[in-house]
Amino acid sequence: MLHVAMAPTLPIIDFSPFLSASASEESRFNVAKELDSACREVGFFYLKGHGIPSELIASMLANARDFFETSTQDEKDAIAIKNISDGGDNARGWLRVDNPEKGSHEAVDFYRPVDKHDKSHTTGLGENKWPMTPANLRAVSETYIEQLEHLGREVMRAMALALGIDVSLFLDRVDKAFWNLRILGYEGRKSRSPAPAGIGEHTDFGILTFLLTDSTKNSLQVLSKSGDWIWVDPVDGCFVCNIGDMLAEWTRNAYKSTMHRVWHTSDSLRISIPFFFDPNWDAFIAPVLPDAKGGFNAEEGIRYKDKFVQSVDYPLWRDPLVEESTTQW
Ligand SMILES: O=C(O)CCC(=O)C(=O)O
Ligand SMILES: [Fe+2]
Repeated sequence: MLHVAMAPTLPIIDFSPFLSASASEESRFNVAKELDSACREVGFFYLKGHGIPSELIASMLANARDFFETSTQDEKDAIAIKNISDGGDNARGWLRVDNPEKGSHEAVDFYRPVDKHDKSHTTGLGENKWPMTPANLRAVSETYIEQLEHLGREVMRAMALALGIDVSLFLDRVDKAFWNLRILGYEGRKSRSPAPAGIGEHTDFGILTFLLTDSTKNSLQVLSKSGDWIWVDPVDGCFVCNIGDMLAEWTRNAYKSTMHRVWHTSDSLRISIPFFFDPNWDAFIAPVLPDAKGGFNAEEGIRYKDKFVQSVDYPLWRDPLVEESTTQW
């Protein structure tokens, strides 16, 4: 029988030269250029040689699976996201989305902790709500977050090199990155009702997403340039990375933030863990590349916190019948 090997659908970038002190300038530059092409052409790529230990990755996936398989509804309710009007921050904690057309899922969202003295009740500025079980979910996640924050900054460094801009234009705005770690569970077909599992089509709104998933295939779809949805399956040892809207704006749309969605039809629970690497809460994000006339306009740009509040306050998860979304829900 003729065996046809499936070519990967996205470019695979080996990032290891950027993490090794002994790598040559030339090898770093080559990686930066590969990354740059992937960001310009697709907006999605596989990242290997990222330096995150496989045991840490396995523990993250095992803990998330344990949470979704064993938590009771009471445990979930205890950490549910609360609206501002109910004293919550509208962002941190557990939520379930039941969208009959675009799919259902459950998630727990954690964000960069905020200064305890900050008394403002703005969207996103509450306390993280860590599940009680599994007991080590918080400690393992904190180790993971620290390493992903470092990786995020190194990828920004590579992008700055390829773009030919001063690296501090990026790094000064991500040194307190307002990251969001999200654990997601998509029910298997057997236990699901009434909606199928998934997430409606959207672009992510931040800088860069590092997506870790279990080995389930045929779940994540990315919109190709030709307008077809293509399956993006997990590749061993790689993150699936994608550009968010803020980085697209930051690079004057040289880098693409590409539509994607999840449509999960297999029988078993699928776990995915996006890490959204985003700018500092107060960072002002203005294009780092000149406009068509070769200039910059002082009026251009947006403060990250404004973008965040606009994106997260969009009430898709409260209204399953809202049609269009540009948020990550
Ligand atoms: O679960 C996935 O594969 C992707 C999730 C996603 O796109 C998101 O949470 O923004
Ligand atoms: Fe997404």
